Amino acid sequence: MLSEEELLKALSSIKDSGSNRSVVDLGWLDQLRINHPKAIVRLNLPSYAQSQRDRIAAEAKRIVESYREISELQIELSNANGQSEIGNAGHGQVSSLQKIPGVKNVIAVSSGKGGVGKSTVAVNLACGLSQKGYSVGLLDADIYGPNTPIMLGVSDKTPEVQGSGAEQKIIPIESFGISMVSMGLLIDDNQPVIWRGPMLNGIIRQFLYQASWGEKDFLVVDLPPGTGDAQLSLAQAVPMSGVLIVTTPQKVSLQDSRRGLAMFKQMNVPILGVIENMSSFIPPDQPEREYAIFGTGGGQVLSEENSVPLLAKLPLEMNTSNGNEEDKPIVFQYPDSKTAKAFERLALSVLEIIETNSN
Ligand SMILES: Nc1ncnc2c1ncn2[C@@H]1O[C@H](COP(=O)(O)OP(=O)(O)OP(=O)(O)O)[C@@H](O)[C@H]1O
Repeated sequence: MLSEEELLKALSSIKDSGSNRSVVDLGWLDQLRINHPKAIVRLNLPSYAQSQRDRIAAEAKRIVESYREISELQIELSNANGQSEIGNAGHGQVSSLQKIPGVKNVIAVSSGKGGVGKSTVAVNLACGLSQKGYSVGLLDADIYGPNTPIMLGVSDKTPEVQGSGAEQKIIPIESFGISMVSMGLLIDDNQPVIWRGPMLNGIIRQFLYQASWGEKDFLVVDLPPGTGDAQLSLAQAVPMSGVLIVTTPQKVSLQDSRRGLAMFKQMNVPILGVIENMSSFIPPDQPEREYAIFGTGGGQVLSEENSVPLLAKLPLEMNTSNGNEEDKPIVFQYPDSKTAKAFERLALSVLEIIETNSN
């Protein structure tokens, strides 16, 4: 079996064109890992060598691919600012992101801050797409607040696991026509959050590739808030149709949302658009009124700054929250409410953007 030492030796044949010295001797090879059948090569080139990045990446790719036992390669290149660029060395994809067999589109829902309504958006978008006749899966990777099982009324269910070892398959839970897998269904509620982080990368990959998703038009991924390992793991694993950034109207939360959005941009994941949640409050006894209790403009600013559409402004309605006893997403429970209508428009916009992007 190919060892990291052997691969290192082979990669040392790549030279800096200026000094004619090996990239390994120059310390430009930052990391090399083999996890059969996958190899990860991280290159950190100094600013004066940036013009050589495409050539060096291509040579590294050629060398790694000459080993037949390596079927998956991920090359990461740091730019002059030390920022990482994953899987894109200028000419086409170097990294081999791995598709999920049968799944046509992966859409992530992310936010800079917690509690802004990311899971609410993920669940209702999934339901909205399903209502339009598409087959939809929902992967809840939010280890800090895995709320989707409650929102879909399945918090008491445990997904079945079939087979053993590498052949093991998680059978998603079916609810409201959505196939879902959630951290919330697999972790012990009493387990401290700090222990969950290190499990994340492995679990996301397991959820992506070892769940029986079947044929799905869309897999909606509910990510934890922030710019952490989950975002990175997802973007490095699977090709994505894009990400939706959920924010609130307050300008004070913009900084977090900007950071979240910038991270995906840097990883070359298309930003489908921004969703402003809790845009206004609709009193239950005066459904015709709306109050901008959290201020206005956050979503608009974020969308304009990044030239991406503001896809929805969702009101704060009691019906949307889990206050309703039936644990039924609002698009099903109150299909005529303003929020449900806004989710329907959101689903249509997402469909349109993905259609346009794929042509
Ligand atoms: N537009 C809305 N109207 C009414 N309630 C809402 C709305 N959006 C979210 N909520 C409620 O606010 C709470 C937090 O929402 P949600 O769990 O979707 O946020 P999140 O960003 O996913 O949070 P976390 O960071 O914990 O994952 C939930 O109880 C949800 O029902």
